[in-house]
Amino acid sequence: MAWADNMPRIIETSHTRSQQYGLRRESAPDYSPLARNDLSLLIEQNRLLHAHAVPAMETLYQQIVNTHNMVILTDAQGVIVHSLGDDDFLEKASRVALQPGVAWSEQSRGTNAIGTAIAEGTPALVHADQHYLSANHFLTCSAAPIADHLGNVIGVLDVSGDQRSYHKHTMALVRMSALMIENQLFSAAFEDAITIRFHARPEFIGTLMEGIASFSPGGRFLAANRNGLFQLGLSTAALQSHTFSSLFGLPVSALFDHYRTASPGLLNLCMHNGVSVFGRAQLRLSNSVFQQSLTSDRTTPATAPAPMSASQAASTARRLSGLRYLRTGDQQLELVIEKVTRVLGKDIPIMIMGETGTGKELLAQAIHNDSPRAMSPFVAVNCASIPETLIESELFGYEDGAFTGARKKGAIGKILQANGGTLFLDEIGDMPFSLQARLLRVLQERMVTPLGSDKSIPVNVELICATNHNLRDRIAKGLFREDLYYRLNGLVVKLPPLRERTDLETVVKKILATESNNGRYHVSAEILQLFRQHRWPGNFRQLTNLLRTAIVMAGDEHEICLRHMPDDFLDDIELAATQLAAPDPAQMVASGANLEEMEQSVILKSLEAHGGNVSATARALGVSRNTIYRKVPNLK
Ligand SMILES: Nc1ncnc2c1ncn2[C@@H]1O[C@H](COP(=O)(O)OP(=O)(O)OP(=O)(O)O)[C@@H](O)[C@H]1O
Repeated sequence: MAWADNMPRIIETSHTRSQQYGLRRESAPDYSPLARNDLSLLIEQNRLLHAHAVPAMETLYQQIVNTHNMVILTDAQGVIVHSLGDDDFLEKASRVALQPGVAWSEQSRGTNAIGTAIAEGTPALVHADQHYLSANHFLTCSAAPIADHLGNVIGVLDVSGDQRSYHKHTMALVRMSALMIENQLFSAAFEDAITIRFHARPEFIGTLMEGIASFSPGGRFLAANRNGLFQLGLSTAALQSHTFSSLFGLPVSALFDHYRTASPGLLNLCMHNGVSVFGRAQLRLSNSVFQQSLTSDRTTPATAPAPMSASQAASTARRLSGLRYLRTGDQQLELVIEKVTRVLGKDIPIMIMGETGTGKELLAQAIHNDSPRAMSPFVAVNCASIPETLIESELFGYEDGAFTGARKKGAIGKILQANGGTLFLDEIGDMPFSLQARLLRVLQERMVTPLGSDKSIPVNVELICATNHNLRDRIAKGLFREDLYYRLNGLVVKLPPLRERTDLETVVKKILATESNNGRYHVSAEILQLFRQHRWPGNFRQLTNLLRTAIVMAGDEHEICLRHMPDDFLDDIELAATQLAAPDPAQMVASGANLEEMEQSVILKSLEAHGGNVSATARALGVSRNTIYRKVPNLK
């Protein structure tokens, strides 16, 4: 039976169109390709499509190799941009027909898979005598359009071969490959957005079947891929008035909360049409985009989710951002960023040193966010805050009934939770000595054995550690294993304390902008001067908290000045001023100072040593707090 005897509707309508274009079935087609310059221009105009399609074309070709077929990519008008494969099935004269620069629109070739897929906006299989021109009856062609995130056809993927090589699975392979290209183009278009991948069946997330939808940081709908539109049951145009919350029944802040937990699982979502789906979100937002959302998205209509509180938004912005968020002009920090950037994705453990609050965890998260593992979990464990008795099960997990009190079903430890991603061990210097050998074994063998189990599970984690101890001192005191130390310190970087940073003014501006939800506040010159002189023992944590309070105090005033500062900060400043004025006791003896003055000087020195803490100073000097206040009256 000739295929043309049983023509599907789209072939029939295409034949009618071909007639209307004035084409004659027996005419000899002109296959002359574009001139070299025009072809270069065509490739340049379709650069993005070309870049994302070529790897998928190569994979597709691997599956049909030796079947006398060619894989072809065209632009939106059906002009071939790239082709690869076996052209040995073609007559010499026809060989040029499937080369870059040749047009395969219906207007020029009549019914053919590429042209018909474009005309109909759907995949098209055109076999043998279904081609309008007799000259093309030797071909069998399966083509699928490739659409951009707005649903516009931007190209066609096609497999063409000798009609005797027809295989019923070819069309499915072409459709899947086109979908793969569309998904890649989609991901590239929405790098700085909230992107959610969803499907009613959890095992389909991460496959070609998943729906993908992107939202602005404030939750406004941006776009969805083909499967996303299908699952949501709405067109791109209809989705324009939607938000994350109107489509998935959750405010966008709940999404951020979910990913704030150390090891978030899949999201359970209920779509606007009542269908339950599982989802995984990617929250890669540059700070600038995030800032924009804080201002512009608040103007979205009633369906928009409730805006996050300023501090919630600020902490989310920091958490989700990469290394560029940390760049504020300090030279020491630039060097740190330069070094860690070099080892990204290289499986080199990173050790971050620095005083408390200098941003060690933030740096670790930023390293992870910029690494090839960004889509996988970032799991942080603070070795100092977990009781020694629990840290082993917390890290390694345990089997059912491994010990009394264990949850019935056992638990997966943090190391396995981080599998495929990054494990951040904060305060590694406080890891109990007995566990250090176990950790070392995991790192060397890349296997974890949960408590109470005899099975080892392979694990692949990128390791980042942080400490504010001098680990060499701890090794010397027998508190830290030297072998573990050498295993951990692939790249050692030190975060500068705030008092050494040269970008304090920018840092203050940045914190004010993120903490206040807008750029309204600034600090007075006097405050900035005080900030520059302050020691900042709590570093960023202290400065952030201080500015957060000052913003509340300033209210409608835009300039933050002395009267908006919390009392403890003012006390610290006063104390520092008194200390500056306090002479050295040895000099005092030489200069004939009296006992009272010398006492006062000793107390001030001790206060300085104890960070201004009066109780600790009193304890150290063996006197009561009252005595301290009595002897240094201007402390009150
Ligand atoms: N560069 C920065 N810009 C703005 N805020 C920052 C910056 N670095 C750190 N912070 C903020 O300071 C606080 C402390 O940061 P982080 O927890 O990363 O410090 P850390 O060195 O790990 O502290 P610790 O040693 O106490 O665990 C956090 O609220 C963080 O968001």
